Amino acid sequence: MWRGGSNTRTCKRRFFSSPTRSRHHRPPYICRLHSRGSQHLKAMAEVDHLAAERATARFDVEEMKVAWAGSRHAVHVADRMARLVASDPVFRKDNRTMLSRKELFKDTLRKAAHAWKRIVELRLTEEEADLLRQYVDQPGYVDLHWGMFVPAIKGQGTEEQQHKWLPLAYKFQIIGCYAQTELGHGSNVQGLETTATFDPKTDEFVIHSPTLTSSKWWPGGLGKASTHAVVYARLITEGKDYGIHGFIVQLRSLEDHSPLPGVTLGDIGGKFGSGAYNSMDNGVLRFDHVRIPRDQMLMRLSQVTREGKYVHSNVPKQLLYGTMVYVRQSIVADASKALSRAVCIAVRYSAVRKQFGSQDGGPETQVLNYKTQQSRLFPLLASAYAFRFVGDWLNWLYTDVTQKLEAKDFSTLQEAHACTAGLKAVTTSVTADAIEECRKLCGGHGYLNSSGLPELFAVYVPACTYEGDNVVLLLQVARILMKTVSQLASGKQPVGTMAYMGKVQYLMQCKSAVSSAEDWLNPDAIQEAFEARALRMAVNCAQNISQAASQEEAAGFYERSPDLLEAAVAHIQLIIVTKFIEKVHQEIPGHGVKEQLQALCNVYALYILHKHLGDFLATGCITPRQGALANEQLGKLYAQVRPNAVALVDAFNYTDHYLGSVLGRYDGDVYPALYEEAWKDPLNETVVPEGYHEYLRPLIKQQQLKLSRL
Ligand SMILES: CCCCCCCCCCCCCCCCCCCCCCCCCCC/C=C/C(=O)SCCNC(=O)CCNC(=O)[C@H](O)C(C)(C)COP(=O)(O)OP(=O)(O)OC[C@H]1O[C@@H](n2cnc3c(N)ncnc32)[C@H](O)[C@@H]1OP(=O)(O)O
Ligand SMILES: Cc1cc2nc3c(=O)[nH]c(=O)nc-3n(C[C@H](O)[C@H](O)[C@H](O)COP(=O)(O)OP(=O)(O)OC[C@H]3O[C@@H](n4cnc5c(N)ncnc54)[C@H](O)[C@@H]3O)c2cc1C
Repeated sequence: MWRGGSNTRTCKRRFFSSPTRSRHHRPPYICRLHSRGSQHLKAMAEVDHLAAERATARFDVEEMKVAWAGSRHAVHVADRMARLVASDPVFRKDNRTMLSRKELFKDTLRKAAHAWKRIVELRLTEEEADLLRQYVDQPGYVDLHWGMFVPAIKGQGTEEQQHKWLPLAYKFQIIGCYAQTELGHGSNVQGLETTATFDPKTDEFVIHSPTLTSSKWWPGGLGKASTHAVVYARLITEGKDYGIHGFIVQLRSLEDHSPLPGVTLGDIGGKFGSGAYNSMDNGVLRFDHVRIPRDQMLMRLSQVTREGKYVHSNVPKQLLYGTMVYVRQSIVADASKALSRAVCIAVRYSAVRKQFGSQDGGPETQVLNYKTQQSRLFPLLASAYAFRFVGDWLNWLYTDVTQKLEAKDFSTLQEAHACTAGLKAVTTSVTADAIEECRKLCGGHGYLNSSGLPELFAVYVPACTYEGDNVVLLLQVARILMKTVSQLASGKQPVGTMAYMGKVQYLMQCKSAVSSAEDWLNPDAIQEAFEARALRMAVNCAQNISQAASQEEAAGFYERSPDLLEAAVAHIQLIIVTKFIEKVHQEIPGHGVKEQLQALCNVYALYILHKHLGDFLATGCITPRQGALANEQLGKLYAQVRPNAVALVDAFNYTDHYLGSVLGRYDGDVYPALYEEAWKDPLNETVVPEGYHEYLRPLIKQQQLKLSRL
């Protein structure tokens, strides 16, 4: 019912038909050395500098690829799509940071058109097409068209409306975006100002932007590409404001792309970072009494009759937010992709890079051998795996809830909201910080665009804001936690991811039994500590709110919101740890694969425990000694991960094209690649820079003249 997106793992729909289905093989690796590169650099290029690292792996990498991707089929199809993209010159992206905004936008249009052509020619399934979109790796209007416009119509449109609009969207006969946020309001959806006033005389809605702050502001694809939008506006009929509803509005002519009468449109301007999210035309939109037929209100959840009567179906009004819930769950899956890319670059480079430790001209130390490097990097590696598995679980939950909603069972709506909002917030915040940490882990070279890390960060960091600011989303989780705590007294048993709260009597007073570092390898010990910490933090908040609430409860919530934020994070971290533990409990084929995942699961849990030690101590879940033992065990786990580190990132199965990093190259041949990249910079097109004759030469000559006069 709120369903928008499909589960791409199972969807087999093909786009159009074509007789041929070509095969794509990975082209042999060709080292593109700059013409000025010397022969010895060329000779070095065939060497696998990471071969020794790969030889120390104690597990079957091919089977780990399956564990990471989810199935053998998933490995196969992802591999095929990644190579298809990597071998096509149109999808080149190594020059992206050097393009102007206009060039970059045109490049995005070109790539999208070419991608679509290939999808149709090769008769790709929806699953394959989406993977191709991901490997092209360039934000663009297509993301919003498929990721939000189509889902909004699917989730909120009637069958008749879906029948009319979806075929047009599926064939790109119209291009749509999701126009919700305004200049004045983003987080507070109920505060939006755009109006949709029903005119019974003409059977139309009049869409209007009454103030400057009601201008739609931010929607991706709106600025230049979209012909249509799902616009969220206040529905007014019979003189009454019925709050926010969705409407399909045509914005541009399908003949010449010019804005329709009464529509003002444009791009909102350059964004953070070179290249990066600037490929996207985030837009501004104003309406001056634009008329649309009544049947362009999305009417699945509520309707306006021909006479102008408002009718609300007997469903929760929050279903209006369904598209956001869908995208939030897909953002969690994306977090593991972005994080694993950054970690792959940092691990491979740390194995190649050597500093210090040379005695008498002997070999220097790989920086990956430094314990500090390991303690910064391996938790991020473990987090990538943790987010991958919790993302899979969330996808399952979303599908399950969607099926229940179809059957008019709304009992799991709150669970879906809390999990998608909370996991979106935690995974994106951690990933954004981790990409920056990976940049630092690569030292100076990490700061070069050719490392791929600055662009990855710039593209990724808005994920902390879009689809709901992370703090706002965590406060939603906290509200649900407080509601659940307050219901415990009445004996109502919490369900789903809140079920642990039902053990309140035990968890409020239990003491960890850990007495040695090895005891922390017991998943039950970890689970109990995390459950006790999350529950005690939530209960403490609830008590503080009720004590402070000589005032209203809302005022108490407001006062305690910083603590509530931490309680929400603790609850979400518990979910991530639990799902990782559950994953490791499953049967996992392949030599050593389960053992590696077990180690990573322990790294993840104990790292979080170490990082948030204050929470665990303050709530009395563990003692300082037990905290120290956890840290001791963490050190041992890092040593266990070390010989497997490169193989663990190989299991992500990323092509060099997708990684887009000279530091993260599969063959580890970093230095010739860095050297070559430098020469490609436009500044190096001429030996003497432009501006020399205007500014440098006169300056130097002036100084020489002055000196000669002395
Ligand atoms: C170059 C390219 C080449 C490629 C070419 C390829 C071509 C072809 C490809 C073909 C591919 C085919 C296959 C495609 C597959 C799919 C692709 C997928 C792609 C995805 C990509 C996505 C990209 C993402 C880009 C990002 C874009 C960003 C978009 C946006 O940001 S949209 C705007 C988002 N805005 C927000 O999130 C606003 C946040 N605010 C809120 O959500 C709310 O205001 C609030 C929750 C904070 C508060 O709401 P409200 O005031 O109403 O509510 P409260 O009073 O707080 O609560 C009331 C009540 O309701 C409950 N509740 C709140 N929310 C929800 C909810 N969502 N669900 C359920 N319940 C909810 C709340 O708990 C309260 O409950 P109670 O009353 O207490 O019980
Ligand atoms: C790259 C990008 C793409 C986007 N794409 C789209 C799109 O396609 N369609 C669309 O409709 N929108 C889109 N958006 C808009 C996006 O959804 C909003 O920016 C987002 O929801 C945050 O809302 P805001 O900008 O109003 O932030 P604000 O709410 O103004 O946040 C400002 C600060 O206030 C804090 N804050 C706000 N409310 C509270 C509260 N109740 N308690 C405590 N702190 C609070 C926040 O934590 C934050 O620190 C996009 C945004 C970006 C950056």
